[in-house]
Amino acid sequence: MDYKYVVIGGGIAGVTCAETLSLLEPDSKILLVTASKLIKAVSNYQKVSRTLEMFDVEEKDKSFIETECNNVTVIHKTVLEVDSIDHVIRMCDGTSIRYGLLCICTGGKPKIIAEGNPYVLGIRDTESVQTFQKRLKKARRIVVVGNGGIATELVYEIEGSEVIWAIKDKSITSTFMDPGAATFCLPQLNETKMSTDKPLKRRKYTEEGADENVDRNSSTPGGSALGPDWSSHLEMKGAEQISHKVHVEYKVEVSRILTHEEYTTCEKSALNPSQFSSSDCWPVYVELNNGVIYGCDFVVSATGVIPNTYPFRKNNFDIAEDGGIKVNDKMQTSVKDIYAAGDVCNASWEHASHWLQMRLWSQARQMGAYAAKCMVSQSNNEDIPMDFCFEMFAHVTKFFNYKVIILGKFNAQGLGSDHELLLRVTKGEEYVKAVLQDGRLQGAVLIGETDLEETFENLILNQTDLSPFKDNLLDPNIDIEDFFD
Ligand SMILES: Cc1cc2nc3c(=O)[nH]c(=O)nc-3n(C[C@H](O)[C@H](O)[C@H](O)COP(=O)(O)OP(=O)(O)OC[C@H]3O[C@@H](n4cnc5c(N)ncnc54)[C@H](O)[C@@H]3O)c2cc1C
Ligand SMILES: NC(=O)c1ccc[n+]([C@@H]2O[C@H](COP(=O)([O-])OP(=O)(O)OC[C@H]3O[C@@H](n4cnc5c(N)ncnc54)[C@H](O)[C@@H]3O)[C@@H](O)[C@H]2O)c1
Repeated sequence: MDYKYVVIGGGIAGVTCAETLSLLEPDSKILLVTASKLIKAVSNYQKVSRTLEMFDVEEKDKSFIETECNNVTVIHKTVLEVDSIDHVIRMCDGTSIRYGLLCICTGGKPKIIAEGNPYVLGIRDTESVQTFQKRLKKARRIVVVGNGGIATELVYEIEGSEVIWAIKDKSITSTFMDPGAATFCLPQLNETKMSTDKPLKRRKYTEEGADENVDRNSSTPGGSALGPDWSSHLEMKGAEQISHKVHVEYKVEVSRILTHEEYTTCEKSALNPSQFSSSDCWPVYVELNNGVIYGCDFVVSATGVIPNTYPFRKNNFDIAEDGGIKVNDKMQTSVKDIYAAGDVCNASWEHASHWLQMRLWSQARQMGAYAAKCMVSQSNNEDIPMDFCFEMFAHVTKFFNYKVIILGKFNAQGLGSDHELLLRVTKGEEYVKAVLQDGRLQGAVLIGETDLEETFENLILNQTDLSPFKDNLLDPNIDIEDFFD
C-alpha cells in the first residue's frame, strides 16, 4: 500500500500533523499509524494571547479523525522499523507500507529510576495512572522522586497517604519555577485541600476509554502521554484518613532502593519525619545520597521523559544529547524525507532569543501542525517561514491550584549573571517575576490571576526599552496595560 504522507503516532503531535496535512492537501492519501487504540484530539482551542494557547484534550476512537478528515486513514499497529532507502515502514505484525514523506511523532516514555523494580512506578498514560491509583488506595506512605510537572501535580493532589518528596534541587517545582515562586507556593503543600477549586480559566482533560497497551518494555510503545489537568479530576487517595502530609527532602538523589529483607540486613535505621507515622515496617526502603533511609509502600519516579526512538534505532538519525531526534527549522530529521515532531524530537535549529523547547502539550500541537506545513511545502517545492509560535516560549498551566504562566526566558535561561529580577508578591494571591536584561523584558513568571500576560508578552516580543519605567513596571497602582498602549 502506498501513501503520499505517513504519520507515526496517535498523540497530539501525530494527530495534529495528520489533520493539518488533510486540511492542506484534501486530495492526497494520508495514513496515521498508532500503537495506541485511542487517539488524542484537541478541542475547544482558545488563543489566550499571540503565543499563549489553551485547549481541551480528549481520547477518541480512530473513526473520529477519519470522519473529520476523509482522506486520512488510521491504523492501529505498532511500527517495528523504517527502511528509509526504500521508503517503507514495517509493522510488528509483518505488514509494510510505502511512504512518500514520513513524520515520526512517537512521543516519549517515562525515564524511570530503578526501571523494572516492582515498587517503582512511572506515570505517562491512562493505564499507568490507573495502576498508580490502585496502589495508592492501599498506601500509607509513598516516596515521590523528581521535581517537575508530574511530581508537583501528584504531591499536591494526593490525600490519605504520607508523601516524602525527594528532589535534587534547593526548591520545589524547579522545572517551572524559581526558588522565589517555590517559596510562594510552599504553604499550599501541607494545607488541607480546598473542597472548591480557585476559579481558573483552564479546561479539563477527558477520556473516552483506556489505552490497551500494557507492556512497557523499551520495544513496546505505551499509549499517548496524558496532558492538561490529568491529575485534578482523578481520585488520588491513600489508605489513611489524612489530608495533605508532605515532607520535602531537598538536594538529594536516590542511591538505592531496598527490599524489606535487604533493609533488615543493612545495619542502618530508617527515619520518620516528625508528624509522620512511626512505623518501621515497610515493603520497600529508599536510601538517599545524604544517607537517610525512608520506608514506604512504593515509589513514584517522576523524573522526566526519554524520547521514544526505539523503532528507529537502525536508522542513521542525528540524535541530540537528550535522546531526541534532531530536527532543523523545517522539522526535517537528518534522514531524507523523514520529519519528526513532539516529544520525540529535539528542536535543533537556532532558537529565537525568547523560545526554548519543553516537552509540553502545546509544543507537540505546534510542532505537529508546522511539520505538516513543511511536508506540504517540500512536496510543492516551496519555502515557508517559521511559524510565529516559535518566536517566544509561552506556557499556561496550574500548580498548587494557582494559574501559572511562564513566558520567554522565565528562569533567566542563558542570560548569565548580567540580568535583574523585579518581583511583586502578595502572599496567597499572586507572584510576579520579571526578568530584565539591558532594561528589556526577557521573561516572566506570573502566578495567580495577574492579568499581566498580554502586556508582558508584548514587552518581550517588542523588546521595549523599559529603563525609564523600571521602577513602576510592577507597581500595582499603575495599569501597565494603559501605560504601554
Ligand atoms: C502525566 C502527564 C501530565 C502532563 N501534563 C501536561 C500539562 O499539563 N501541560 C502540558 O503542556 N503538557 C503536559 N504533559 C506533556 C504532554 O502530554 C506531552 O508533551 C505531549 O502529549 C506529547 O505529545 P506527543 O504526540 O509528542 O507524544 P505522545 O502523546 O506520547 O504520543 C505518542 C504516540 O505515538 C505512538 N507510538 C509510539 N511508538 C509507536 C510505534 N512504534 N508505532 C506506532 N505508534 C507508536 C503512541 O502509541 C502514541 O499514540 C504531561 C505529560 C504527562 C505524562
Ligand atoms: N502542568 C504541566 O505543564 C505539566 C505537568 C506534568 C507534566 N508535564 C510535562 O510532562 C513531561 C513529564 O513530566 P515529568 O515531571 O516527569 O518531567 P519534568 O521534565 O517536568 O521533570 C523531571 C524532574 O525530574 C528530575 N530528575 C531527573 N532525573 C532524576 C533522578 N535520577 N533523580 C531525581 N530527580 C531526577 C529533574 O531534575 C526534574 O526536576 C515533561 O515534559 C513535563 O514538562 C507538564
